[in-house]
Amino acid sequence: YPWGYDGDNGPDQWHKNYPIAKGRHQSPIEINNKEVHYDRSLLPWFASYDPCAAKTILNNGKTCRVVFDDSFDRSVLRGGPLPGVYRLRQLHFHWGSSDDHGSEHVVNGVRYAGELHLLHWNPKYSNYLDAVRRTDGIAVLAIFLQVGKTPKPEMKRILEEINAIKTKGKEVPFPNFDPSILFPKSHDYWTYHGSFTTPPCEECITWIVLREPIIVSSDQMAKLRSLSKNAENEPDLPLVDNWRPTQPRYFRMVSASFL
Ligand SMILES: NS(=O)(=O)c1ccc(CCNC(=O)Nc2ccc(Cl)cc2)cc1
Ligand SMILES: [Zn+2]
Repeated sequence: YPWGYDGDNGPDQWHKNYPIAKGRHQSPIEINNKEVHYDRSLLPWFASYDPCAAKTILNNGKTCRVVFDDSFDRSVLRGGPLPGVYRLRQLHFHWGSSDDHGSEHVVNGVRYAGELHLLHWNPKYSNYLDAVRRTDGIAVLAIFLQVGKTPKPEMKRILEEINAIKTKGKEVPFPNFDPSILFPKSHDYWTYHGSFTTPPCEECITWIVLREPIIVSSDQMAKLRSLSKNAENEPDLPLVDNWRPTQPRYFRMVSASFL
């Protein structure tokens, strides 16, 4: 079923084809200091990524995604709230139509210009699709993109490829890339149980949301906004505002790894 971010197939309509979109553990959510619980038993998280696991970068009409070889424990995330290692499968972005919005999670009312998601799955399950059906199947590391004057040079590598994947369906090789070079200094994080922020909206995700954003330039955000959601031979539709509004938290606890 075609779903999107605007008009009659936007986020408010997703539940018609994906009823779980109205579930009790949906993402993203508002993270408010007043409702967060500091959990001193939370461990630090660690990423050990193999740069040779990076395969391609593509425009799927919904986001810009980099995919990794996840056929064995090659690039993994461990620690934090996770019971074991989780395999890196892909990373992608969400962004707005201008610098003042675009993130999916919102922190004390603050919207960032964008949000980077690194998706990992639990190899105790036979494959990714099996993991998607389990509450402890998936872990997403979320990093906010904040517009500033001194952008992170490491973002350049991804944004240089944007011209090659301008339209939906375009995919090009993206070898030798270790996404941990994009990480901010601090590993402080919030964690809670939630869902995919796009259909199928499965409630299988342990979210690890980093407190410290990475700095990107306004030009770099404009580069992301230069992507199109249409295929090559179709009228140009800018790929912007591919973020889901925040969902009710209901009775979920958001834990913080920091005081
Ligand atoms: N914004 S986010 O991080 O919450 C998020 C991450 C990943 C997805 C994609 C979920 N869907 C998916 O991966 N489908 C799939 C994959 C392979 C096969 Cl073989 C069949 C189906 C959606 C949202
Ligand atoms: Zn995402």
